[in-house]
Amino acid sequence: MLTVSIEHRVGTISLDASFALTKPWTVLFGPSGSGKTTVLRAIAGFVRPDSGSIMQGESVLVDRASGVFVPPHLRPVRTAAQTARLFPNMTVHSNVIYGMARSARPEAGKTVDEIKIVDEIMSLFRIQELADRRPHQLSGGESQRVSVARAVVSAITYEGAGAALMLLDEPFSGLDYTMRDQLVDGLRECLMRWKTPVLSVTHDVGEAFQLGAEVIRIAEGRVLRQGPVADVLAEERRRLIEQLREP
Ligand SMILES: Nc1ncnc2c1ncn2[C@@H]1O[C@H](COP(=O)(O)OP(=O)(O)OP(=O)(O)O)[C@@H](O)[C@H]1O
Repeated sequence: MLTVSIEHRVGTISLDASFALTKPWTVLFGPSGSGKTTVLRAIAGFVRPDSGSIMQGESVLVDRASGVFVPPHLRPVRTAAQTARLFPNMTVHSNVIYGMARSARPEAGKTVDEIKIVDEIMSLFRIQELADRRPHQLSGGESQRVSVARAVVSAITYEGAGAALMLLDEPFSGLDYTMRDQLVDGLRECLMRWKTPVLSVTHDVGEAFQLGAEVIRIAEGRVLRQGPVADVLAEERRRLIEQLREP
């Protein structure tokens, strides 16, 4: 599992985050600007922390003291960023297939299982009907679903030793509640079945509870608390229920 202990100055925030991922799905929860995306980018290798280390099991991904810095493409990590990044000249289907490990792609002679993976993920994200469209023909929410679907395919077909860690930065933020509800449950079931651990980012209390995940609560660049969602976000849930009550 992943162990993070980093310090990094970004904008007006002094990030000072230490935690270990011990559960299959962990949620990084905190207000806007608290440093959640920066933590994910440091784990993925797109941010070089000022000091500290990031370990995946026994492997050192970053250690500023000894100068180790594994580049992003060599890390056992797959990311779906906050904003969709799709290849504009490729169809939705080709974009999703692009996420597959190289040896699993069609040109390498795809097997029934691999076709099934793409079909299953496209069906989960409800993007089969969009398969032949190109990114400029998609809505914002549809683009986001395609982008997350590609990252999920990439994570579950990861061909290194062990499983890849899936990093999801607000993967459900552009979706309506009905779609989000179905997707949260389906995605959790799928990633657990493929034994793919997840660190996702949210500032949505309902989403954290629905995932039933371990929660790391972060504010102003610091980890305030880590534990089961019912413990860490009990106060937020109480406030949310009060807000929803009839006046
Ligand atoms: N490249 C950058 N240059 C300058 N400041 C930055 C940069 N990236 C992030 N910041 C600042 O660092 C702080 C943390 O940003 P970060 O994106 O990690 O927050 P976040 O918790 O993910 O926020 P949100 O929930 O709004 O996405 C913010 O104040 C942001 O404005």
